[in-house]
Amino acid sequence: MVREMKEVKKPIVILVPYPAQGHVTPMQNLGWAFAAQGFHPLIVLPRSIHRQLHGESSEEMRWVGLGDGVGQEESPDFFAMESAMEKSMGSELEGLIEKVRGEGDEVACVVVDLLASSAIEPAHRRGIPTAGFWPAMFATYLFIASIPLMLHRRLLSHTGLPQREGKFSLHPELPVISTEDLPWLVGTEAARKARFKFWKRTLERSSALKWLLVNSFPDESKLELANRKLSSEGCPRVLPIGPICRNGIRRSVSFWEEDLSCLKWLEKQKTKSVVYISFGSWVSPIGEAKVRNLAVALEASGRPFIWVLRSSWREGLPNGFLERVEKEERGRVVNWAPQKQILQHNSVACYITHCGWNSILEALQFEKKLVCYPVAGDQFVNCAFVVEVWRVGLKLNGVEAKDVEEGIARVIEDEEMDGRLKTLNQRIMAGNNNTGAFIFKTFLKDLKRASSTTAVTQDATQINIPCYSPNNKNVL
Ligand SMILES: O=c1ccn([C@@H]2O[C@H](COP(=O)(O)OP(=O)(O)O[C@H]3O[C@H](CO)[C@@H](O)[C@H](O)[C@H]3O)[C@@H](O)[C@H]2O)c(=O)[nH]1
Repeated sequence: MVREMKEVKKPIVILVPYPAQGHVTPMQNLGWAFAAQGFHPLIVLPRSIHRQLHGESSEEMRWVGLGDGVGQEESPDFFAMESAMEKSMGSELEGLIEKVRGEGDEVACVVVDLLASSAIEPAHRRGIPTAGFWPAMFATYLFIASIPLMLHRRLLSHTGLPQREGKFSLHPELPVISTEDLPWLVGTEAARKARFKFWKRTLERSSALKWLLVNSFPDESKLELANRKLSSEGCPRVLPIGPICRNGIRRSVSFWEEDLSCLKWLEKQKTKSVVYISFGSWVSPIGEAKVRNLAVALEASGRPFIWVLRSSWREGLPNGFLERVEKEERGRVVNWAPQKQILQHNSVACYITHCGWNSILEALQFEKKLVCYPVAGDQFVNCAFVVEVWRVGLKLNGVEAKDVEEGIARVIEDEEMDGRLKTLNQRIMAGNNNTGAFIFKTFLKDLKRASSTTAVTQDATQINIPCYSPNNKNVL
């Protein structure tokens, strides 16, 4: 008699990124890391965002749109999207989990970007092991996680506004930043207060998590000691599994179509001659005057360039700029670029960046020096690491044409910076030093155990962090 073999299906991991490119890209990379370990990643996005994506679901990685109540014509800002997700995520995610189970599949884990924290509770309600994901730098998480401490020390008002002006550091291993550079201080006073409230709620919710996977390298700095001192019961274990961009170049799903024509142009340029400029996907336009200055500086520098400049940012360009650039073959101005391929190219000399964390990791991966112009959120802390801790770039103090021109020249000519960049690249990206991948595998072992027991293994590479609780009065 032939016994019928039961089909063994791969366990499914549901990944919930915040719906912005700088969050979707690292979540996608995390999805590939799960796929390599025998899981089926399924990435969910609000439907209004899902329908805009360029790229496709594949057998290996599926993308699903969940109802969000946002109309075809609307383009919600941060707060509108947050509110849409708060309203719909719970029931939509639970519905998806039930559907997957109804098809006979097992959901092994839900991974929730902390900026999409409304997904934590529904996943727990369905009894699924749930991990948090921090797509950015660990140090920036520490600034968020230290909110209770900053409140306790009266560094902040209860609405999150700094009570003193000036520079400060949370710990000797963290760079000094200005109180104005705290990650929630973006936009108007009302927006700052609303973001602060958002982060407090995020911290409250994340204290229910067992793990927090962080897209940072384990030895980003010696912060571990600081964290041990700050640890408290009931907080997620921080697992620095990054950088997860290092698994080669895969065509990633993106919010805009890449303009590949600039790669052909790049081929014709001299080694280490091109300046690449991009301000990522999520910052508001920097203003017409600054765009104009950047354009003047680029023309005056005489260097070839690729500039990612969406049409909504082009208002400030000097008369005839785009035509001159094209006619003289001086460079390319594109809506959206194949950034990793550009940074990988040996014609590129340096990268003028807003200091989004993914962009920094990609620059470190391909050894490109940085000219930093942070604009909002975590970018000031990221910039401080680039400039003061790793010393692989410099910060522009302004975007007057002279500042930019000098900044580019100084970075390109600084050979010591090249040496430091090489060493840093070896330390965090080299294949034989893949601590992040090792920690990820440790997490998977814990995940297996979590199905049968609630205990989480203690491990030398785990980092304890402070978590939000009104009673947590640990001080630095
Ligand atoms: O023309 C472009 C421009 C960007 N990218 C990619 O888009 C991503 C951009 O990510 P990031 O550099 O992190 O910038 P944002 O999209 O602005 O990211 C948001 O999310 C990050 C992670 O939380 C934060 O560090 C940033 O401050 C925040 O603005 C990177 O992978 C780039 O390779 C392209 O592929 N083509």
